[in-house]
Amino acid sequence: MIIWNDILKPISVYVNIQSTIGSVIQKLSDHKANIVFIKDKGSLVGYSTMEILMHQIAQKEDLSQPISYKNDILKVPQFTPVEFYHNVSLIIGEDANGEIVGYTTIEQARNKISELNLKDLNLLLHGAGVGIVRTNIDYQIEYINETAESILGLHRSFLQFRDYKMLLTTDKNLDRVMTGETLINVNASINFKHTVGNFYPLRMGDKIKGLIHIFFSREVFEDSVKELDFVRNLNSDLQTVYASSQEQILVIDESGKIIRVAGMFLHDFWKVDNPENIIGKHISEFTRKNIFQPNVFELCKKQMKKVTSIQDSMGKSRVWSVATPVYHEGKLEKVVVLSRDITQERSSILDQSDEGFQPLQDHDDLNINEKQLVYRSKTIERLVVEIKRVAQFNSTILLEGESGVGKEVFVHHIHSASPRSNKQLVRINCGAIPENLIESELFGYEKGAFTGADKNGKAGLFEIADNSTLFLDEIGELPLNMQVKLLRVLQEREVTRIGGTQPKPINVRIITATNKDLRELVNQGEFREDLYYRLYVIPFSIPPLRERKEDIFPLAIYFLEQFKKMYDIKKSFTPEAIEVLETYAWPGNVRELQNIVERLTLLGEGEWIKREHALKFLYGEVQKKKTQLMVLEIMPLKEAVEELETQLIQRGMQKYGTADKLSKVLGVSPATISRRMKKLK
Ligand SMILES: Nc1ncnc2c1ncn2[C@@H]1O[C@H](COP(=O)(O)OP(=O)(O)OP(=O)(O)O)[C@@H](O)[C@H]1O
Repeated sequence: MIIWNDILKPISVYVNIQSTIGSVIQKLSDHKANIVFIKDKGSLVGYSTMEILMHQIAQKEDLSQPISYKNDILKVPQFTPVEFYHNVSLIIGEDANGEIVGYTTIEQARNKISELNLKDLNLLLHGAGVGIVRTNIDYQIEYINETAESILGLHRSFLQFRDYKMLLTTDKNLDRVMTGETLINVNASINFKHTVGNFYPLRMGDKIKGLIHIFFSREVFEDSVKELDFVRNLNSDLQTVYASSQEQILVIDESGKIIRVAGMFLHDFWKVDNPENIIGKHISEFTRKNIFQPNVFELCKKQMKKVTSIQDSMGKSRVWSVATPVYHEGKLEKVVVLSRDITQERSSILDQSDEGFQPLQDHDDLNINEKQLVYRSKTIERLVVEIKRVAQFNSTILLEGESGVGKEVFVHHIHSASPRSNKQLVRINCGAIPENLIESELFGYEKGAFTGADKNGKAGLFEIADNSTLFLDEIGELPLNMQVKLLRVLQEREVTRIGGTQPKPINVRIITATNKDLRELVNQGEFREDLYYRLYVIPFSIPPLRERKEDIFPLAIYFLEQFKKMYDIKKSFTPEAIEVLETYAWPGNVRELQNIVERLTLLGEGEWIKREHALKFLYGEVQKKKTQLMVLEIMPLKEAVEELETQLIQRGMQKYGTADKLSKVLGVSPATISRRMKKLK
């Protein structure tokens, strides 16, 4: 607030009411003043100015005549706020005792106030890079702020009182401003500096007293516009991404209020039709109705870290959610919850890009027949892309990877994505078939080829797989003599049945898989090098589960959904249980995970699979086994390991009865068990 005292000036010249014009003019010029105050009997009665006196002389050229004066004066207390009054040209300020302390003309007061306001504005805009120039009605620069100086590259002392209209180059007519128009977004330049800004008329009362130019440097302005454009584009890109997202993105502020929803809106979950019905509401409104359970927002807030959970809505709709806390300057600002619907699909975490794959035709003895490929990791995503590409060709593929990583699942995908998918994929496990049967299995035999042979003869798997894909699993287990025969078939692309003489041309795509280091087997002389190179045409290595931990969660959910359906059971993971699964090393890979989830589904108490259950199943049993299985003397490590493995398998067989069941518990393939059993016998 501006008070009169801020703008009052001291009175320098007083004269008596009887003074002549000549003496007053002399006095004014002595004091270099323009205004004189008139007193009568000691009291102030009016004022006169050089202009008034000149006017008086022009009427009558007599310097001895008494001066004429004006009395449109208002006396105001010096510390009261500035206000303007009609019919008053001059203000006299008085102190508390009624003594005169100064004066101001109304015009000076208005100028001063506009200057003070501009200074305030300048302070306000300081740092915002806004230049301000004010001129009077003749375009003379009266005020210029520091930013304007720096934008224009000219010092205030140079600019002050110069003709702004002359200095500026612009295609707009500034005279329009002096008639009351505002000019917006005007390009103008001075001193080769380009600006963009607005011109406003400077109004005082009902008169226009000049103009105000408020501007930016065009360079900076254009950069900001570009930046703005960038942000705008980014925003629209993000909106598109959100809109096409398969996930719902929920932003909850630290108090629990839902502030934003983007992506796919899960209306079945919220039991409302559109996001507007949940925005602005407190999350507890929903949890009270058993929607959004468990409350991942609260869990995330409490644990101060990312929380993953399957959430229920009134026991019907189900989503899996990841809640991530967002901190600002060390304080929780909001929680972002990404959710996906898993109510309908067995698992909506399944490979979404899989449309190209056909339904699978061959099943083996696994509980779960469909060979869905579940993943979330970038590693597998890339692998899937490559695999789809090579699936189109007939080239031989070798899949390497530890036991249980999912090599067979990949084989099914390759076959399904290949032009051969309309025919059945044929599979043989080279490690599970007794040596003497492999040859007839692979190549078939003619009638009467050997005792016990089918009297009609039998087609081998190569013949059955004609125009299709033959999957040779555990290729590292193929006996050496069979390796030679396989090599010949691969080279000549024809098979001759045992006991037959007529070779048959075959068109088979070969895919092999191994959990052994084939190169090492070649070095040890257990695998033929020539066959190795025949098979090692397009190799893919499937990484172990511990190297792609992002896949653990979707796989666990996928298996849980499968087993729940299979056993008609209600079960959910708590976030803590998932965490335990995610931190385990999974030596038996996906197969082990599948087995553990089955056991957790069937054996844990209650509806929730809790952390304790997961810990017990993953670590507790191992501890127990450790105390029970033992070697009684010091022996070479390899032998000790074999001894323990033998004990384990023996005990396992006593408990589970079949190699198939035991393989699931031990997290190895049934072939591994069969092999060990053979050896034991
Ligand atoms: N990405 C996956 N998505 C869904 N299920 C999977 C995945 N990977 C593996 N599985 C399942 O895990 C189990 C083991 O996989 P699979 O038999 O393909 O492994 P493998 O690498 O061929 O093992 P082995 O070398 O012992 O033969 C199977 O039941 C399979 O369906």
